[in-house]
Amino acid sequence: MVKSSEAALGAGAVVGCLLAAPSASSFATGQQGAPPSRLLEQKIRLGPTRGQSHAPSLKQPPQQQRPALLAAAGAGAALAGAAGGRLRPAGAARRGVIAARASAGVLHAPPVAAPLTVSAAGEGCIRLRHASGATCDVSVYAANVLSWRLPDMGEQLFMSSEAVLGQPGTAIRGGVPICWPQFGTFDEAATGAPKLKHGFVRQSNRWQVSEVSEDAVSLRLVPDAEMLKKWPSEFEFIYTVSLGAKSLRLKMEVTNTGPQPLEFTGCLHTYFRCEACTDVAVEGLKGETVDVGIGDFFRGTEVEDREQVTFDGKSEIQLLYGSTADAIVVKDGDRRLRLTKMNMPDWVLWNIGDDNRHTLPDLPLGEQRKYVCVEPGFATVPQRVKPGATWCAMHEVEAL
Ligand SMILES: O=P(O)(O)OC[C@H]1O[C@@H](O)[C@H](O)[C@@H](O)[C@@H]1O
Repeated sequence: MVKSSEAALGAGAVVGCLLAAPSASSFATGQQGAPPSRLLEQKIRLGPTRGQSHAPSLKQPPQQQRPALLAAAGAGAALAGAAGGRLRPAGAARRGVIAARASAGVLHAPPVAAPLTVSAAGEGCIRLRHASGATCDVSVYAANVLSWRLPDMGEQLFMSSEAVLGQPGTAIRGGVPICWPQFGTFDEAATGAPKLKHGFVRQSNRWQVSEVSEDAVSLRLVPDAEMLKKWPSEFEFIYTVSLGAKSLRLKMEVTNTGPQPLEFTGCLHTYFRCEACTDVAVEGLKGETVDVGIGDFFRGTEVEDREQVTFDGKSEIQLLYGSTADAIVVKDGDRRLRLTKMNMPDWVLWNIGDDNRHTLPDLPLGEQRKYVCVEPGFATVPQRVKPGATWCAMHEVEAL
């Protein structure tokens, strides 16, 4: 019997986010993108409307517009601009979709030059900017973070050069896909799971922009009839991406708007860019309970005994650590990323490896070594939300 974590203190309760977040203090010191409460004065309300199929575009003075993102007609073109800094005409799109053609794992976003204002919010992509020069691109389709660039360290996220962006029903191979309301093939872990690998929000075109400022954006998803067929649960999902000087914060808030308890599993499936996955090590997992190889449920029969967990590049690495501590460090040469999570019990490590790369048609040969996925998850303990209550979880990546 799997225990569920109950996020229900009564109608309207917000669980988790009211607790001190790992970097809550960095907001006060100006190190971090403004939290939504501080966005109130700066924000541009775009007024999400149920049934509206596209995020509305922001009207900006021409000098602030970034042609590669804003002049593009349609989500796919804007997405291509975000991911690769290049646009392809509609005729060049495969199956009406534009594949990002970034070179192996490195995204070529345009240089940061524009004034510090809301700098890009087209139909398909939002570009966030921080005064430090950091940028982040967020696809409205799937609410997928596509790119996170730091002035001194460059691109931090991996995007497959064969990723398909903006095609409903297709998940994006890279950035930060949101796996929800089901983790992997955990078909039975939560009551009423949709039995869809990694859920459906990572491949939905129903997300809408609800708030945006220069360094933060909130996207909102409510189910349409099609989603309700897959998973008959009423909910409102707000996903907020905030950019700091050296950090990226991701917050999920799910409100149960239906009459029945809501139960789900999931994760934020972050792909980190690297030159060679064999050079990457993850610290902070020693002593944690782990499944080596991820199945349909958590067995939790082994204990991690390594100080540094590594990726051999050849074999697929699939590790699910259950009910863990909240901070780990990803090391890649001199680069250090500190990952923290709140109200998510698990960490997941994944790299497809040479042996199984062929099973991923959207990952070209060689690129399997250019990423590691290190993911905060809520798989081993399904999350439970009472009617009217809100579940909240947060993840932050900070460059050290
Ligand atoms: O190919 P997908 O559906 O995006 O999933 C990616 C990977 O996600 C990982 O979390 C799973 O452990 C792998 O089994 C899976 O292959």
